[in-house]
Amino acid sequence: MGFGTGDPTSLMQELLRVTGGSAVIDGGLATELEANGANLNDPLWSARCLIDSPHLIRKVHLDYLEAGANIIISASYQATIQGFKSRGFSMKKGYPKESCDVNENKLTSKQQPILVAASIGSYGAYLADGSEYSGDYGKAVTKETLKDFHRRRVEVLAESGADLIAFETIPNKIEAQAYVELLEESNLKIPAWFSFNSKDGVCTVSGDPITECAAIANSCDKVVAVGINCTPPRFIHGLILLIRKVTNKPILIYPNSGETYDANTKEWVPTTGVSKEDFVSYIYKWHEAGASLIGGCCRTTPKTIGAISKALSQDHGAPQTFIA
Ligand SMILES: C[S+](C)CC[C@H](N)C(=O)O
Ligand SMILES: N[C@@H](CCS)C(=O)O
Ligand SMILES: [Zn+2]
Repeated sequence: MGFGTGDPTSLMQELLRVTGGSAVIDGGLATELEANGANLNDPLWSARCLIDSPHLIRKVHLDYLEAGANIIISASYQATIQGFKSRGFSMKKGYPKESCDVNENKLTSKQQPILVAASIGSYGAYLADGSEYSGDYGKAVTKETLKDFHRRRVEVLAESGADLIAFETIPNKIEAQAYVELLEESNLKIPAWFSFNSKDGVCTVSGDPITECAAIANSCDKVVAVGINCTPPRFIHGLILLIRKVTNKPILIYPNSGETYDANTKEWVPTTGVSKEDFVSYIYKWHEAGASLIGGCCRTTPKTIGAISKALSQDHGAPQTFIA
């Protein structure tokens, strides 16, 4: 968006050059939509708002931009062709009535570099049963199943005007491999990031070592950043160090609040949350360990992102590597 060489593979380096070495990702979208009144008790989860409340999506994106985000992630996490077809939508082309032109608002005057990342949630997210927190799809789901599931959706989002694809909350190695093969086999004009989730600080939620998963992402030239999202903050530091062993690509992290999601009730168990202050106190350590793109996932808010933005703007310690 107004910067860069035009070479998709250098997009993240260009952003980091312009921002001085670290950039801010937005915070939880779905949970902030809920905080603004959306009902996400729905198989489409946050993608339901694309149908019935696009004005809330616009509001939350703008709240994160105002808080200092350099990268905003679209509401397409659980927007799948299969999911929308089951709601009676057809493949006929159409566009939402509301659009969100960031050039119209006051952010332009702040010269805040902004990228739009088109979210792709996992097959487990589509199942809407919390499977993206287990990564256990059963033997019947093969790599080819996953490629067939995601193929057209990736193409559509790559043509949407977004700057990059955000493969998010990737729970296992097989889905990472499927994404890499889709990227290698297609001729997409935009790059991608890969972001895994973990519940032990060593492996993805399925039990696949994070080093093996990150190495798969690293093997693909179209991947411009690798990291972790929707994972409790206490695991993030160790995960950054493990990922750094297998890649020199920029590392991204956007942890959740540390609370636990109950897939049956679609509610968060609030007892173990990390306060805004606790979360933000980790940021210097994460940046020093090598993370250059930092934000928040579920149950983080524009306040969290404002605090991250402030912390990074005051932190002059460079991460170990990132700018070629
Ligand atoms: C990252 S989890 C909180 C996503 C929600 C899940 N796919 C669901 O539909 O309940
Ligand atoms: N970008 C998504 C990730 C869910 S894990 C969201 O913030 O709702
Ligand atoms: Zn999340």
